[in-house]
Amino acid sequence: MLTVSNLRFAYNNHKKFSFPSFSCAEGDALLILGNSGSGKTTLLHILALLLQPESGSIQINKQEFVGLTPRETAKMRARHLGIIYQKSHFVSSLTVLDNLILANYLADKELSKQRASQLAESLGFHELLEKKTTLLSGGEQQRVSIARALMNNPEVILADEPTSNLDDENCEKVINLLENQAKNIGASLVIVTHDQRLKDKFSHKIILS
Ligand SMILES: Nc1ncnc2c1ncn2[C@@H]1O[C@H](COP(=O)(O)OP(=O)(O)OP(=O)(O)O)[C@@H](O)[C@H]1O
Repeated sequence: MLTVSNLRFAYNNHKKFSFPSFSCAEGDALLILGNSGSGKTTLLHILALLLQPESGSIQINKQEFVGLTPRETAKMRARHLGIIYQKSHFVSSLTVLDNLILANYLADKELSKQRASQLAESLGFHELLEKKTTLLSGGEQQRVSIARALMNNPEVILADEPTSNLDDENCEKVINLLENQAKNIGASLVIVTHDQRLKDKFSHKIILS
């Protein structure tokens, strides 16, 4: 269970945010909507422990994630969060398989080729495992990003605008993939977006203003 309360953040004296409190249960999905500039990416970066809030709390299964040291923060991020960025970031000198296994390494977990292979199978890119990531199409990169986010069976999956560059058919596919995979591992799925197509697909949502 992800529980977020009273988060406040400021880039400077003129740009301050006070975010609504919310929670998201295991296997549940939450949509965070809002106009451009409303602070969606800022909130996602706070949840991803990339920005430190001035105050407030982020708890996963009652464990507090705000106020840790940088070292603890990096470890917690790698172990408990799966992050799907809007633009994929891979180590270009490594194969798809090694990029997936790297997620295990960064979380100090046992390296599991088997988990990588199983995810590649269920996300439909098994034939790409030995390829370099630079050779992948945008859609393929996105599926590999989803797989990488799932490698450590995280409690929380954070996705930043996962459908903004996709046509309707692929939008539907990616959302179904994300929802099914999150349910399979019992993760809370948080999607930040301004994609109005997703509005009616999710009952649990918050709107930033
Ligand atoms: N590093 C920064 N320093 C100062 N202001 C910033 C910084 N990053 C973002 N902002 C401002 O904070 C506000 C929220 O930005 P953010 O990127 O979180 O919005 P968003 O809702 O994700 O927008 P979009 O949908 O356009 O991506 C914007 O007004 C932006 O200009």
